Amino acid sequence: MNILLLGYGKMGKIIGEIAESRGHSIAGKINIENKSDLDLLDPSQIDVAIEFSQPEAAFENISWAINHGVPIVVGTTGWLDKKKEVEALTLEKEGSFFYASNFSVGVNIFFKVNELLSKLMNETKGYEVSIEEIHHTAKKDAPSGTAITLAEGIIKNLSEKDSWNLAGETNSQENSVEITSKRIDPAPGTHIIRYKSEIDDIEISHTAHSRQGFALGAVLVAEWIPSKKGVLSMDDFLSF
Ligand SMILES: NC(=O)C1=CN([C@@H]2O[C@H](COP(=O)(O)OP(=O)(O)OC[C@H]3O[C@@H](n4cnc5c(N)ncnc54)[C@H](OP(=O)(O)O)[C@@H]3O)[C@@H](O)[C@H]2O)C=CC1
Ligand SMILES: O=C(O)C1=N[C@H](C(=O)O)C[C@H](O)C1
Repeated sequence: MNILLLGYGKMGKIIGEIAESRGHSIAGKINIENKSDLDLLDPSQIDVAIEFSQPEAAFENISWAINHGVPIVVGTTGWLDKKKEVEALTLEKEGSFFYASNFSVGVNIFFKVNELLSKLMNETKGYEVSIEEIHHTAKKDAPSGTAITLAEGIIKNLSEKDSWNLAGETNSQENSVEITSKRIDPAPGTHIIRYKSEIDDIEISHTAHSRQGFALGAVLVAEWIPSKKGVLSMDDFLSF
């Protein structure tokens, strides 16, 4: 396949290496300084675009791909206020758009464990839930996209919670899941869910040891998406 990399930073580089090792070609490596190179590309020669850039850049890159009929796999976090607009454009143009806050298989298993645990905790009184996420200091957004997905999984199942808030912000309320974001190098990504009570604590966590799992997941989805249409997610891709 011919793969366009929108964003060629820490993730883009690993994705490019994995894609080439799996026999794919890289149609372009787009960063902020060579953004205008997009105009030189022939979209009909691109099988799929993989977008790992920055929160402020994602919407424009995704729109470019959908408007040019290029299926797009998006890992960038921190731009979700525009997701509804992207979904509407995808449907209007009959395009293919895939977003995941986390492409690693381990985290996607962790998402399912989180949902199961929150269902059990909904039947139990006396515990207060919270989320902690730890990432490297170059991360631009907080909380992490993964922490937001985890919070959504809890809100879906725990009847006493209907929102989330970042620790230290003023909108903290009893019905809100508090997320603490820590920035410590070189953490590739750690997420911890805690249920605390006077009697005991229950804790589940996922720790990424490198960016390899995120990057491989994005390439596997890119290999899968060209034959698919619409707004797609890990639930469509994974069989669990
Ligand atoms: N979903 C998942 O599984 C994962 C998601 N992520 C997310 O992916 C994103 C990227 O992470 P990471 O690679 O670590 O970040 P980096 O900062 O290392 O890389 C981002 C790159 O995007 C480039 N960029 C900036 N503006 C544009 C633009 N308009 N078009 C194209 N590229 C642009 C930057 O270029 P320049 O340096 O020139 O400014 C930089 O090279 C983040 O949002 C992160 O949260 C990360 C890991 C896993
Ligand atoms: O910025 C990162 O590095 C990561 N971002 C994603 C997120 O915001 O959840 C996924 C992963 O944790 C690494």
